[in-house]
Amino acid sequence: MTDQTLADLGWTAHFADQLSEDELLYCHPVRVMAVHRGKIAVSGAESQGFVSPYIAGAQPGDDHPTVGDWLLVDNRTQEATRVLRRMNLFKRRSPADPRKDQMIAANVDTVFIVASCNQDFSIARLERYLVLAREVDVHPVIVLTKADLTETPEEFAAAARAIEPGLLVETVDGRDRTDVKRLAAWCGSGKTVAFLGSSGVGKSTLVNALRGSDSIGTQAVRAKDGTGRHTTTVREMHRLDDGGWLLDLPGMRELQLSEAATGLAEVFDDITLLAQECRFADCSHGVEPGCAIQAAIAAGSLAPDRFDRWRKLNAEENGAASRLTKRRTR
Ligand SMILES: Nc1nc2c(ncn2[C@@H]2O[C@H](COP(=O)(O)OP(=O)(O)OP(=O)(O)O)[C@@H](O)[C@H]2O)c(=O)[nH]1
Ligand SMILES: [Zn+2]
Repeated sequence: MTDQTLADLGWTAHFADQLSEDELLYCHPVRVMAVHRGKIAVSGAESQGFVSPYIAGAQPGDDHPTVGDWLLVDNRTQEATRVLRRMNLFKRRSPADPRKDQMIAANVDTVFIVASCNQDFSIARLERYLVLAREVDVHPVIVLTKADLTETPEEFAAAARAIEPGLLVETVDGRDRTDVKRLAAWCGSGKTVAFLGSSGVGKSTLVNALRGSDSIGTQAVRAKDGTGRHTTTVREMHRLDDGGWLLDLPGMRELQLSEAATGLAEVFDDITLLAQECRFADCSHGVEPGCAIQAAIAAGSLAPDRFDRWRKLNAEENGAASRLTKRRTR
């Protein structure tokens, strides 16, 4: 087989550049297609099968594999030797132990942030998801579904585009496969995508339009499983019709803005910049003299509702951060 197969799986220079000369000789890269209890399904250029999630010699702080990861596997022992440095990682607070993070998915090229063109449409909600995307450092594309239910889908699109300069926004009828083809550019060979969005906005509908009846990767892996039944899969990659890969983000719906300060500063960079101009470094942007934010609102260059939304998200982020500090010092 050729390098093309690795490229199909999402292999890029970002990963290739991490291999030492020894590793080039004695190891081969594989991508984590699914994480099962006690074993990991992987695909590589010449292989498809399972490896153990336990990496010999790994230190407590080391990365352990999650779905979407690239692993190096020793050609002789067929055991994973390390996790390659990720492009990005979706994680959340573990529901079982809030002091721990739970890894959800790694190495996502594009996250589709889905909202619908109806009364559920909310700029505040889009901003929350955008903050998360910026924090994780994954490229966001806004997908506005149910365009068929409104006379004015362009008004929804314009409102979304106004959040950030250059933000990509597509409007679709998610049930129409030709319409959904507008997302094909992000779903081609070697590309990995994920979806974020509230319940009922049409994520499953979009996913079904982008996927064939079953995932090729999963079928191959299951065939090797030998048991003939579907094993309980925690997380897996699904093949898209256009050649790319879909990663589920279960548990990301109830998104918490913990430690998302970077993402917040990026999505609201206009406010971040203004705050640096305030006379007092600890300005609360209320009634203090010399507040650049209040001045911008008075001058009409900053919308007061945008400021309100930033303030709410900021309070949430600070609250989460201080709860975490308390927990750590206890
Ligand atoms: N008219 C119209 N209906 C849509 C569109 N997209 C989804 N729907 C309908 O909206 C409902 C919810 O769609 P889902 O795809 O289940 O939404 P979801 O985001 O996956 O919801 P959860 O599974 O709860 O997270 C279904 O009845 C869909 O048929 C669309 O573009 N136009
Ligand atoms: Zn201020």
